[in-house]
Amino acid sequence: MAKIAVLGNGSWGSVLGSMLADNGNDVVLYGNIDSVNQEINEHHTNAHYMKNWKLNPNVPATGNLENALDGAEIVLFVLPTKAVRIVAKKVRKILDKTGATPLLVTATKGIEPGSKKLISDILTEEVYPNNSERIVAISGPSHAENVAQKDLTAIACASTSEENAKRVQELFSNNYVRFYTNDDLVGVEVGGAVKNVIAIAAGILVGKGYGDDAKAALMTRGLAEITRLGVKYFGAKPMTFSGLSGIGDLIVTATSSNSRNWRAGKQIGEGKSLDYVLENIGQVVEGATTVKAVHELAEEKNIDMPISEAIYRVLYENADVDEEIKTMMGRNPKPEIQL
Ligand SMILES: NC(=O)C1=CN([C@@H]2O[C@H](COP(=O)(O)OP(=O)(O)OC[C@H]3O[C@@H](n4cnc5c(N)ncnc54)[C@H](OP(=O)(O)O)[C@@H]3O)[C@@H](O)[C@H]2O)C=CC1
Ligand SMILES: O=C(CO)COP(=O)(O)O
Repeated sequence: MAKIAVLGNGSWGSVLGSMLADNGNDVVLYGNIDSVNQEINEHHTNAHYMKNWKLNPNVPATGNLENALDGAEIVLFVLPTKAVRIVAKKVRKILDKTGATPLLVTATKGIEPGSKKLISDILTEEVYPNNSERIVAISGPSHAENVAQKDLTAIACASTSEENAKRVQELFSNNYVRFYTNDDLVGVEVGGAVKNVIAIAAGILVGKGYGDDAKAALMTRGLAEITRLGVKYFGAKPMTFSGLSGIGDLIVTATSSNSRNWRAGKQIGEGKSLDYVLENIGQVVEGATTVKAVHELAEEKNIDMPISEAIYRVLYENADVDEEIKTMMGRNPKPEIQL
């Protein structure tokens, strides 16, 4: 058992925090919206993010980061990518005062545009320079809505330190969520981040009325380009993409209406604007941000990522979906397996 600070009280932070308390840990949730913290403390609900669900009543919520970190052995980041660096800087300042060295776990799935950094790189840079062993990433096919209902779920926990991955595996596993350790930290993170872009594409196809063949083709070719980016730029192991954070997470996110990325794509396929869709969903749609980083990387490093590039053009350059599909299907013929 451990004292765990969960940073981010949206859907996944609330559900993970509640699950960790169910597991017998001493959990506190940190969030930046006072009304959400108050609702959690008074009613054990978080209605905007998780409808018809109650948290474990032993999970308090606070807007005070210093209080949340007090005595924490594990700090779990479940923030949107755009907030991770901001909050990590604050965490570092607090740890400088207390001298504590908690394990940092990230459940955030994204790549930061501009820096093109993975979340573990941001945490290493901001909190533990030169010591990425203190970072563990958890990633796999897991929707907050399913875990809240205690549906059966499997997730990878990855670290360059086997000992730290095992510590997280031991604390986080229970009889409905099974964690598997993995030593390919960057591979696990790339899979979790870039599948969100492919999930937007999968939603667009449904919004446009395409069927199962199109979905299967997209997911398979999507995985090929995720693997290419992971292996060529981040130095990931190819096998990782056959695992929970690769094909596993791609399957759930590209086929489930629980996925915000898939739902965003579907609405775009139906002709809605990106601004309307993001406003309407009211929760983080990570693929819409990560695609910017993927576009920068594909261009700068000359990595062939036709689906992600098409999604970038549709979201940010007003490209027409039908034209993009036509162009993609008309590209030069090529072999299936190509790094
Ligand atoms: N939901 C899920 O099923 C899963 C989500 N994830 C990943 O977890 C991460 C979080 O997702 P999720 O919980 O779903 O997101 P939500 O949109 O449900 O919640 C995110 C929360 O973080 C808050 N936030 C934003 N900026 C800050 C900040 N600077 N400090 C503190 N809190 C902040 C948001 O507030 P505000 O609304 O004001 O911005 C919101 O309350 C994402 O990377 C996602 O990909 C991974 C697996 C499953
Ligand atoms: O990562 C997820 C499931 O594993 C959550 O996906 P969405 O962010 O698309 O809802």
